[in-house]
Amino acid sequence: MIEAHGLTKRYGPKTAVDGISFTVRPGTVTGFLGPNGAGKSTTMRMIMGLDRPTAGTVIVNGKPYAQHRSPLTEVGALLEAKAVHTGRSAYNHLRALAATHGIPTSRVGDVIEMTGLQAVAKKRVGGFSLGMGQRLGIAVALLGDPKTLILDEPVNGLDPEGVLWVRNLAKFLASEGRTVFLSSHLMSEVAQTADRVLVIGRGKILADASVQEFVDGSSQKSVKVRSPQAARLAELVTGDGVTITSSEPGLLDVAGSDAASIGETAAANGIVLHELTPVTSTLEQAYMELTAESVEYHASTGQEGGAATTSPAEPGAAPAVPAAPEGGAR
Ligand SMILES: Nc1ncnc2c1ncn2[C@@H]1O[C@H](COP(=O)(O)OP(=O)(O)OP(=O)(O)O)[C@@H](O)[C@H]1O
Repeated sequence: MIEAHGLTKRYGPKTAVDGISFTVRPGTVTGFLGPNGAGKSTTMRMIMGLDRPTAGTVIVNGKPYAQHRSPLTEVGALLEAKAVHTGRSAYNHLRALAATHGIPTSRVGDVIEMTGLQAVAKKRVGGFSLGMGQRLGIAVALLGDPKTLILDEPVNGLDPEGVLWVRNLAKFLASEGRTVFLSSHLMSEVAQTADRVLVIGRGKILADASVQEFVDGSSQKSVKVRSPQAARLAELVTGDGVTITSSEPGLLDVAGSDAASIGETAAANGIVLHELTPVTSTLEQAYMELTAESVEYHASTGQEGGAATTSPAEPGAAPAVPAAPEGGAR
């Protein structure tokens, strides 16, 4: 369990973390989300006692990290996968850590196996790929069989098999009753891994909810409509607050209306429907909506967040129903 109260970190005039309070509970995977520079790493570093809070407190499993007699058995962390003696083998690195923390050497073999590092365990860490380094960092985090895991961008650099492995590992560790707190910029990954999300923006908590509650709270709901008379239906449905996009002929993605009224409009006008499906937001959409105001570092491409192709219809204007560009918003 991680408990923060009024946690604050200032670097000179910059307030990186601004009086946040939250609890990360055991038995769940909690995703820690936020734009670049939001304060995620700073928060994780304060949890691990690597940065001193300017104000407030944070405790892990009941105590500040530094006060645990055997911290590696309480909290395992992957913060930066680089701080390793590059001349040492993975095995020797883990063995040295185990020795200095009173962890039996047999555990080294266990974590090497858990992280799939058997084939490279005797090789110099300096020659490791980003993904291998990341696996080694996770092996270090698991070494003390800790009750709480803090993983900063754990899937960074991993191949698809590695991403799947981290997802299953995080869920498994939580199912054993451990606290798993992980940051990621990959919303689809968080959606598949986390039970809860803690969203931070400009150092403040923007959301602390289950993934389901968070997604349900988004206003970005839409309805997928398939009809041989899609263009006609689009003209009838369009109006104030209704945005229609289309990624293929005969298919409409209608935001700002609901299935019942679209179905009624279709029936009243003798329009045949082949599909009428309410589509809930994705975690990514809910996240983009929530953090839009908090993004500190904007790219100037005009395509916020790289969202998929949309062609919002102007109220009153005939909606665009293009031929078949690449995939729609979901
Ligand atoms: N040692 C430091 N000195 C000065 N400013 C810092 C320091 N560490 C972090 N900051 C600033 O604090 C803010 C929060 O940074 P932090 O690294 O915690 O964000 P983050 O959410 O982890 O970002 P990212 O997603 O890019 O990793 C940023 O504005 C950053 O520039």
